[in-house]
Amino acid sequence: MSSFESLIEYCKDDWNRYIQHDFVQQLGKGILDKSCFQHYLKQDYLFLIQFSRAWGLAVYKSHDILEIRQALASMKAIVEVELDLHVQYCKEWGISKQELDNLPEAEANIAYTRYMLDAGQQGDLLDLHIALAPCLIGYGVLARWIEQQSWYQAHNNPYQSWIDMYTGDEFHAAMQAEIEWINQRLAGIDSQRFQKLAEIFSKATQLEADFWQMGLNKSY
Ligand SMILES: Cc1ncc(CN)c(N)n1
Repeated sequence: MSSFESLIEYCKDDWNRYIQHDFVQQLGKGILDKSCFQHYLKQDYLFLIQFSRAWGLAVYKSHDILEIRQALASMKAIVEVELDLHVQYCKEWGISKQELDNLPEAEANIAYTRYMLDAGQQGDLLDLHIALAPCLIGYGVLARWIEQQSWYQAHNNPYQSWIDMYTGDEFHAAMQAEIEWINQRLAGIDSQRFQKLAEIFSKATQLEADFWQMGLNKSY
């Protein structure tokens, strides 16, 4: 029977490259170059805007009012809460709202977000969720992975509040709900369907790793 775990198993190396990326390790050690983190934060603002569009697409791809409500709630959470929190967080890192509003999108950001949207447009609601899964679930996994490492620097780590956000109960409750949503729908699929979904999942996972690399390279 297929499950979220089977998707990770399918692309274990890509998944580990994403979860254990150099950017993640440097962040956990507290030695990440501040300008790399700032570059990442700025691009993540643009990422979140595209991410909210993906939930808009999920509303459209929904089959019933329950699915519409769930997708709408996710979209509203980004548009009405998360983006404002992100702007506030960026301010703490010396990035103004004006700067965020005038940013060029980095190629790795365009590649990832447009891939997500295209996977959802071509496929159905499950394809879309699978394209979003590395984002919705991966950060919770990698933040808790950081905490388990011997090199983790919890004391005076400039990135501690970022780590706390993704190890926190709120993020993990949403993450568990998403894993359950996916597992319910993967339970009855055949191998051909699994293969297609696994390819989407592995591509989105690779694009997440590229997003970290973009942060390290400060590339556009
Ligand atoms: C690129 C990216 N991936 C994941 C997340 C966490 N939802 C994020 N904020 N940005």
